Amino acid sequence: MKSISLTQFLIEQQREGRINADLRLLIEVVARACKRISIAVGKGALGGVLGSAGTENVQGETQKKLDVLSNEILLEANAWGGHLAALASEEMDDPHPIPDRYPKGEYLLVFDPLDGSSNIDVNISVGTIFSVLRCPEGVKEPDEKAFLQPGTQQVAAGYAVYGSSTVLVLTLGDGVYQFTLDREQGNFPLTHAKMRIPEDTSEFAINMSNMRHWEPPMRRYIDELLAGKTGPRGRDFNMRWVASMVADVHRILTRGGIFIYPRDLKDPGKPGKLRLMYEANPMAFIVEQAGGAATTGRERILAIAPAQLHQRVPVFLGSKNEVERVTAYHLTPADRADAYA
Ligand SMILES: O=P(O)(O)OC[C@H]1O[C@](O)(COP(=O)(O)O)[C@@H](O)[C@@H]1O
Ligand SMILES: [Mg+2]
Ligand SMILES: [Mg+2]
Repeated sequence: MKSISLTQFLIEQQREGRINADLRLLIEVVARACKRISIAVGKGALGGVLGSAGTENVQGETQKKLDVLSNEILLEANAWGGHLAALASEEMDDPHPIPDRYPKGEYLLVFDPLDGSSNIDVNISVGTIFSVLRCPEGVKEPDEKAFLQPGTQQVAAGYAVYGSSTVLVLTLGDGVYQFTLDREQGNFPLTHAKMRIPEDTSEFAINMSNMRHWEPPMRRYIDELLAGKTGPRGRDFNMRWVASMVADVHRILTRGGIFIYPRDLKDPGKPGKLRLMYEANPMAFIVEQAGGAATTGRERILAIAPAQLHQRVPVFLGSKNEVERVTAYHLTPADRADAYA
């Protein structure tokens, strides 16, 4: 593979007419912000970034110092470039307009600044997830409504994983590309082009401690995987759960697998744990672009018309044949509640 940097890759994409100058700048700015977050994560206890910030976000979750810092880094980096109309973040109650003193652009940026917060203090991979939408035509001051577009409208999505190496994975709607941070040079060379998720897998990722709260189709699916060679699937399955969605999805993009955070009855008010706009949509776009599938167990994630910025959804994504199987279990009437009563 030709070794080009993220900057060169984006220039090529612009020359070929896939993106305009503003979208190129937007991705460059997000990548620079991710580099800064990566440096902060890498300092760990020496950088004073571990621990709680002593505040809560709109969803009632305790914010870590790194959640707050990452949010600030992304806001500050993107505010003045002229490429955005507004931003929205998992860590902010409402959309953040671009201040009047700065020029405005046509894009909306949505992000989960620090994904995997529970792993920050224990030195396990965390990341950043982002999604780019167009500001609806004629909207001068974008409010929440401007952001409520189905995932099919995303013009770009990506994530960074701050792990043993820092990687940036990106789709512009024409395949999935991975760039790896060269810490000496400070740039992101392209390391994987047109990534593909194998259609079949023997590896699943789920938080098993919630099993008693699952719906019957979910329990049937996981029971069958756990039965391994002795069950209807006729082969053994392996389990992995990092508890940072970025890291779990990155493993699946690299070697296949299925990631599930289903609807559960622990808190009937919540239809799932993961956020549609900040987590499910960008990851679903990436996974579909790599030949995988992404559903809520009942419908395609990217087809959902969002009702709220901070909406939660169940997530099933990864190797196509497994996602289709577990989705079919949810859609088969015989497998509903009474099948497990
Ligand atoms: O604590 P659990 O149930 O294992 O949940 C882990 C999931 O929660 C998340 O951490 C939520 O993300 P945030 O850290 O951005 O809140 C996902 O990354 C991960 O898949
Ligand atoms: Mg998250
Ligand atoms: Mg987060």
